[in-house]
Amino acid sequence: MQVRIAVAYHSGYGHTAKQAEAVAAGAGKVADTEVSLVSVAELNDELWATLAEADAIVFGSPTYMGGSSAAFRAFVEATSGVWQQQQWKDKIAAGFTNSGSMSGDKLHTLVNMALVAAQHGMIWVGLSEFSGWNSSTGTPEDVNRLGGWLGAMAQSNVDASPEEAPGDADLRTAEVLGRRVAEVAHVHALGRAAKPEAANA
Ligand SMILES: Cc1cc2nc3c(=O)[nH]c(=O)nc-3n(C[C@H](O)[C@H](O)[C@H](O)COP(=O)(O)O)c2cc1C
Repeated sequence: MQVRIAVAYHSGYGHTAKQAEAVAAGAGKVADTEVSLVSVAELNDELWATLAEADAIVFGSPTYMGGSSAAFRAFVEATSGVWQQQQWKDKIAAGFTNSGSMSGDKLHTLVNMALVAAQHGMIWVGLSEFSGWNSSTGTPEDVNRLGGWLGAMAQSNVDASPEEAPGDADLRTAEVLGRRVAEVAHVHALGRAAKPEAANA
């Protein structure tokens, strides 16, 4: 069974775009998975059609001033039409964010994404990796080095180019999230096919 994953992201300066590419790469590693990487900077018909067809949507935004970027927020507000039609109900959802500081209040951005997904009746998938870099044997190269579970977190030094940051560990963390979303989307699609009455409950 073919499953479609859409990675819907905004990136002001290109760093979160690298994280989005890593999420898409991870999802693409799961067999029978079609992945679309879509910027929400432009709210056009093609974007809405891609998201309508997706089995799972992974939301991505940089953290700006303790929350998502204004462009991502504009996209979120524009989903109220989709919400009215309940178009995204029962789709799988997940999220990722990137910011300059180690914490940088990234969690708030992810919490808001999860809340938006809940409003849409979507099914949120977090990260299942243990947190890395939190013991004497841990290193900054560990997957999930920033220790978040609601979604994938990444950190980019504010004077680093998108070629330099986010670093490899955070990109691998993003890849793990993409892969997990695709795997869950497959399980969900198979379950719906086997028990269609449950899908309409
Ligand atoms: C307007 C603005 C607000 C920012 N606010 C935060 C913040 O709250 N926390 C933080 O850690 N970094 C903050 N940063 C740094 C960005 O999150 C960081 O540079 C990130 O890599 C930008 O991602 P992008 O290249 O995808 O836009 C901010 C940057 C800008 C431009």
